[in-house]
Amino acid sequence: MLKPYLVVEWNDTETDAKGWLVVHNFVNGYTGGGTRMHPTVTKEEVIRLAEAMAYKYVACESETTGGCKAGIAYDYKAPNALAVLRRFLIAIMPYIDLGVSIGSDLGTNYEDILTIFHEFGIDIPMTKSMKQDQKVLQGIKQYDELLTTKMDGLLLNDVVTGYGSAFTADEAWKFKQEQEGAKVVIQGFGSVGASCALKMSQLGYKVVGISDANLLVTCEEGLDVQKLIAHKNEYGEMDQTYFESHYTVRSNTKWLEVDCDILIPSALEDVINKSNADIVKAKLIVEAANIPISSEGDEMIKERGIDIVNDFVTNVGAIRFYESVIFGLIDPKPQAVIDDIEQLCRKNTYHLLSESKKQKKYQREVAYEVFRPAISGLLEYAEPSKEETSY
Ligand SMILES: NC(=O)c1ccc[n+]([C@@H]2O[C@H](COP(=O)([O-])OP(=O)(O)OC[C@H]3O[C@@H](n4cnc5c(N)ncnc54)[C@H](O)[C@@H]3O)[C@@H](O)[C@H]2O)c1
Repeated sequence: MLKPYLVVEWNDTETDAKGWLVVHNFVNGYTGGGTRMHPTVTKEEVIRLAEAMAYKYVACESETTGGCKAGIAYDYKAPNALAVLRRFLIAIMPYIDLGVSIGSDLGTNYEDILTIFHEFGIDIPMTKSMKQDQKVLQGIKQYDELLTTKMDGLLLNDVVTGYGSAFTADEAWKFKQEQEGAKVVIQGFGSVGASCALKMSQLGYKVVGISDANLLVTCEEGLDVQKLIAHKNEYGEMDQTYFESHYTVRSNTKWLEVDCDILIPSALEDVINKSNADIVKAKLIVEAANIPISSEGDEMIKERGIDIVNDFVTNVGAIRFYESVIFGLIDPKPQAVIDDIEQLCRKNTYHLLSESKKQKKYQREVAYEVFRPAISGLLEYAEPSKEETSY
């Protein structure tokens, strides 16, 4: 693993929260990634996530952005979680103002982050040259407008990654030439998990199990995803009172025991590991979450011959949405955003799986070769002014 370019550590003054900003690389002085908040976040995890972002921008065909990530070790449900997020963002604001584009991730939401940026006169973080580029400024305006639009009753920004992950799963399943109407289990029912479940059911798959932070719900005939979404809370938790009487509710730790063909982890890191990789029943794992399989778990999955499509190939939706609109690659309309993501996810998945078949190599190893970031640039900085050089 390459060393990260920049690691900034933060200690909150008011609570025991700790946070990190990690920049893996810059491209043209610019880098992008989300902000995660969860009690289990560590510096090492943020470093791994930042690296995955760098690969993800390559998979996203970006020529403008490197990969970074921010993480805060704190309870995202605590009453003061937003105040903690605000203090963290203030601490790293100088980097944000120079081209470190931080968005949302597990445990945070984008509107909160943008509201805090606005307080400090920042819209979307930009480099100096982006701030002077009329096309980029126009793209940002269009992106801001699209953020408030909806698709299938959900905010566009909350479906782009989940829908992309579902298109990836569909492409991979078809590549394997398996039967239609396959059974799917999804861990997580937040932005990614819920929209992925919805698109999978729209594509004709049977979503037989979904877990959230509190429970696992299963139904062999398939869950009514639309209804579960209608009653989930802001933390991506399902409301049991709306479950059908034939649904079964169990502990969320049992999610790998559910009989299924496709497994889509869409929540936390390292959830498939050496303690449970031997009980995975699926023939295909599609990593909608970032780094959901630990390195030991990955060895076991590889040995067992289970196919995977790894995180930076699967979950490019949100960053492709950002890149395609801000840098003017597509017509800025909601359906065009989704069509573009579908096309990219299907293309990358097909390429990954056919290369893996051809080279007789595990998909993750092929992905690290095919989407390797080649650029490691610097922060863009202003030339010193005459006044600055005259003393
Ligand atoms: N939001 C995006 O656009 C995006 C983009 C790329 C990657 N990702 C990755 O996808 C994953 C999910 O992100 P998100 O934005 O949907 O987060 P979110 O905060 O919206 O939702 C998280 C979900 O995980 C569930 N969860 C928490 N602990 C759990 C447990 N022990 N078992 C089962 N479920 C549990 C929560 O209840 C919630 O449903 C993360 O790994 C994130 O890095 C997100």
